[in-house]
Amino acid sequence: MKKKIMFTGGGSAGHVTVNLALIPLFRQEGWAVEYIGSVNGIERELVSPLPDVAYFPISTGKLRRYLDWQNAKDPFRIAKGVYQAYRLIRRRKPDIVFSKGGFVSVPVVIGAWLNRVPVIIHESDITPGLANRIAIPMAEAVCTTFPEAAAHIGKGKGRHVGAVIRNELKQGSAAAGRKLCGFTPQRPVLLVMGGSLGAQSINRAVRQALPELTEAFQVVHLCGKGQLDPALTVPGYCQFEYIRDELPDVLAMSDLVITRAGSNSIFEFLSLRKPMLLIPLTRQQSRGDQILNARSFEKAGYAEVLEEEGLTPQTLLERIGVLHAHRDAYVSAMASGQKTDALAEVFKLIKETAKSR
Ligand SMILES: CC(=O)N[C@H]1[C@@H](OP(=O)(O)OP(=O)(O)OC[C@H]2O[C@@H](n3ccc(=O)[nH]c3=O)[C@H](O)[C@@H]2O)O[C@H](CO)[C@@H](O)[C@@H]1O
Repeated sequence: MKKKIMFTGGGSAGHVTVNLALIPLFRQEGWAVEYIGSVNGIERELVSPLPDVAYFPISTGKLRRYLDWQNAKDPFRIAKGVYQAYRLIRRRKPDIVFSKGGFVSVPVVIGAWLNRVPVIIHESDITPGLANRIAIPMAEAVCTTFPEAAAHIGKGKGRHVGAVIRNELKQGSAAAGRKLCGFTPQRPVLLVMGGSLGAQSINRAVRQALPELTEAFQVVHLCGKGQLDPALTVPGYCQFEYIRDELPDVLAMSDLVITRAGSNSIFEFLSLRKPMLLIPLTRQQSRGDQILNARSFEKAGYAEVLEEEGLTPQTLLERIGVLHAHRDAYVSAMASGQKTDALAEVFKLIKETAKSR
């Protein structure tokens, strides 16, 4: 009988991206691949187009850390999600569940645990998010990107594997990227990526600094859904809401990056040796995980950090100037840096865990 894996994870692209890297490997080895996600989340948009991956939507509630009237309905939504996930897993009988976190994953992990299906979790940040904190006691193992994360996992379940990067990101063509944006090979390219959900404050500062930025760089800006500024038609400036298939080419042509400090993005930039100016989400916007990610990369010499509170067009230009002037030093720190090739290791661990059950 065909082996079967069920993936879960969602809410933001960062909670889907590791799954997208692993899915083709399981398909190639003839496994049946299924996905449990939310009804409307980005995971459905990213996973549904994949051939031969059945998508099962379940009810979810957001696990909020702040007071909101929606809180009142969420326990019922989550309870419904647990019931749906439990029944789905009982009926679909996967050999293993792989969870990348995000709030949709909690009912799925509970459903797997109730059905005695083994669960492997992946945690991209230094400190686990709320969903993974709830799920960890029910998991067999927790793969971590950062070595520092093991201390937050406990009970010997943590496995530091490094970052899981999808293979196609390494196969871009700089010439194709330049063609897409109408850029020339003569001038350096600055990529601005405000996290999968965009970043209004970064978009504003970059656009205000554009006259100076475009003197030194060609700028490609991934600004997030609904954030395009169609009136802004500056030579050497190219904007997209979000790209998927073109991302490898855009990465290949880019020399420097301005970005939030979401773990998946920054490890992708590290693996491709792109020096970064990191503008992490604040403690209020996220849970402080991006500040920890950013400081760790700054310490390792991969990045400059500019905190949101200090972000102005002027500070942005100053830091980009520093990054540009010392680009070679950042690139060589990255060359001797952290593990970014965990894909094969995680693939192997999942297969072994499924086999030994
Ligand atoms: C607001 C929030 O909670 N953010 C969290 C979320 O970030 P977020 O969802 O922003 O995630 P990441 O930066 O980790 O990953 C974004 C992913 O989207 C891809 N991408 C992005 C733009 C684009 O145009 N095309 C594209 O494909 C990137 O290549 C990357 O693989 O998950 C991360 C990993 O747990 C956390 O570190 C972040 O704190």
